[in-house]
Amino acid sequence: MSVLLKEFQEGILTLTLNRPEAINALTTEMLKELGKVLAREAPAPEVRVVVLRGAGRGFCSGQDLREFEGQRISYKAHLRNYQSVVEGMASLEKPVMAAIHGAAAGAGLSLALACDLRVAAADAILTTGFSKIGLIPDAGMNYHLPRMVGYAKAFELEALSPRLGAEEALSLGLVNRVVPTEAFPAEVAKLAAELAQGPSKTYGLIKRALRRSASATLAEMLEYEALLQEVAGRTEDHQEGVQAFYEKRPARYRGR
Ligand SMILES: CC(C)(COP(=O)(O)OP(=O)(O)OC[C@H]1O[C@@H](n2cnc3c(N)ncnc32)[C@H](O)[C@@H]1OP(=O)(O)O)[C@@H](O)C(=O)NCCC(=O)NCCSC(=O)/C=C1/CC=CC=CO1
Repeated sequence: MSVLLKEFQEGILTLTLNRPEAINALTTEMLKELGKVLAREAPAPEVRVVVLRGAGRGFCSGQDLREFEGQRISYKAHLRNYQSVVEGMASLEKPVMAAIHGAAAGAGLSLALACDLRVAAADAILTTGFSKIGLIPDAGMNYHLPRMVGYAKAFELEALSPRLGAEEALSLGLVNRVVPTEAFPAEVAKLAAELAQGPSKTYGLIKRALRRSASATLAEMLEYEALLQEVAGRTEDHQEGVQAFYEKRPARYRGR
């Protein structure tokens, strides 16, 4: 059985981390596969949204601690394993959504934070976890977390590694919504379908703009927004959106 399952249906590419016996702990093979799919399959125009989830009873327990047991952490191998995945998600010009149930720990949480949206089941437990084993957070956590919760909270979450329940994660803005565990698969499917039927090019441009804002001045953003708006204005979906408004009907976006 593959360590990464792929399913494509109606514009939604669902990627399932599949090592349930270890709460989907990340191995080199799994990260390589995930990086490859993000680079080669996810950019296809028929893919309108990517959903990342875990098999079994949790989302992901982070790096598989048994894989490198007794070995020193290698800077090169580490970068190779995580860079293509985290950058792949950030640069993909379409929404990437994490569907979190059960535990999201260590680099598992880093991957969830690198997504554009997070939906959590009521049973979700989020923890940075790294400091509990004497490591610093990685896989982009030091980039994403302080931008979501501010320096002081990020320091607390990284240094003390508390286990956050879904509601607490929601109140901190770490997840976008919490849904009852029984309704979780249906709610994830519903949100994914909504995104898959949206103006995909526009979503990609929104993502570009928000990502750029992390390191830009207001003047630079005004210029960048104007540039991206020109691109958005040339999409078929923009024309359709305006037409639908005039005709007082729901827009039928085609992601073009
Ligand atoms: C909070 C947990 C994720 C879930 O707790 P719980 O539901 O009680 O489940 P457990 O009984 O603890 O686990 C079930 C089985 O899964 C195995 N397992 C869990 N996590 C890992 C893991 N990360 N690697 C390997 N195996 C794992 C666990 O041993 C159980 O198996 P057995 O029944 O056979 O014993 C909790 O499991 C937990 O806290 N896990 C560890 C979290 C963690 O420390 N993650 C790694 C952080 S470091 C990281 O992510 C990144 C790097 C990057 C670079 C280099 C080196 C390391 O880390």
